[in-house]
Amino acid sequence: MFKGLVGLVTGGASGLGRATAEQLVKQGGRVVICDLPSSSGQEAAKQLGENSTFVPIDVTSEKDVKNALQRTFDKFGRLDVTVNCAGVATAARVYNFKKDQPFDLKSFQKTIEVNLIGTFNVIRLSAGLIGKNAPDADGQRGVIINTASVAAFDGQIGQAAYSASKAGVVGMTLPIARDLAKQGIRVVTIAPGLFRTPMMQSLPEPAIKQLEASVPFPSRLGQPREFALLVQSIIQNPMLNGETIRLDGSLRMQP
Ligand SMILES: NC(=O)C1=CN([C@@H]2O[C@H](COP(=O)(O)OP(=O)(O)OC[C@H]3O[C@@H](n4cnc5c(N)ncnc54)[C@H](O)[C@@H]3O)[C@@H](O)[C@H]2O)C=CC1
Ligand SMILES: C[C@]12CC(=O)[C@H]3[C@@H](CCC4=CC(=O)CC[C@@]43C)[C@@H]1CC[C@@H]2C(=O)C=O
Repeated sequence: MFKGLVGLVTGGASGLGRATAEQLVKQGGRVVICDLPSSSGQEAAKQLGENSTFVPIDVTSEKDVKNALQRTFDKFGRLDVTVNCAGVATAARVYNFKKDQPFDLKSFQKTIEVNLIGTFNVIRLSAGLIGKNAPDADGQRGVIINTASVAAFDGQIGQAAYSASKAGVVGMTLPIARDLAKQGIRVVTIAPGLFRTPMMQSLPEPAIKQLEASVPFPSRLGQPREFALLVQSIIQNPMLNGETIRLDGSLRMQP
């Protein structure tokens, strides 16, 4: 289905990104897994075989992302799809009255830096390489897919930084899609609800059970593969552009 397609997946060593990389290769594509040097990206790429390679990057670094794009071009000769999955989750109230302590500003900045600025950094640099593709019969050169969160809309207690970072991703989706429309590059964002990944696994199982019960249907955590299936649909459907799609089993998170 994706024969000849080349994808770059940030956060591709783990969770939603890893499932996406697996799905792209399963469908006949080739994929560059980008993740932190400390991640298990090398192992993930090895598992996927010759149609995959790992490039260690920090998404907030211009130098790292430029290098990853150069490596993509050198190895596979093009880039069709960028999927931004790299992200971090932080949790703290804006003011801790028990400790008489405000939210740590560095932690707020780091969350915005990785989730919002890192995503933008990868988008802006990927657009240059995708834009070099010859347009298909429909005028399309490629697709950029981002990962926000339902926390962009229903942020919970303790999620000021995380929600702000993800709302930023939602907010820039339409203007970037408009910026890149003339080049035939689509931009779509997925806002996942609750998915069973290492990020989620840091929560104790009883808390996970409680979260699962809050999802109307299906009343469980999403599987990373279900995220990857939406990535696949977005790639396949040329009318999807400039939109954020919730993937959440109709979950609306409580305060
Ligand atoms: N798991 C869930 O329920 C949900 C996850 N999300 C979002 O989905 C995305 C993927 O999350 P998961 O797969 O669950 O988490 P995960 O923790 O399994 O994967 C995130 C990956 O991002 C990488 N990463 C972190 N900072 C990075 C940086 N500066 N540069 C490069 N790579 C970096 C990590 O090394 C890790 O491999 C994140 O953006 C997260 O905020 C959104 C809603 C729900
Ligand atoms: C990010 C998300 C919501 C959260 O804030 C939690 C996170 C899993 C790890 C966490 C442990 C904690 O003790 C505090 C909360 C949190 C940071 C959750 C994974 C997916 C959630 C999300 O994005 C929902 O949309």
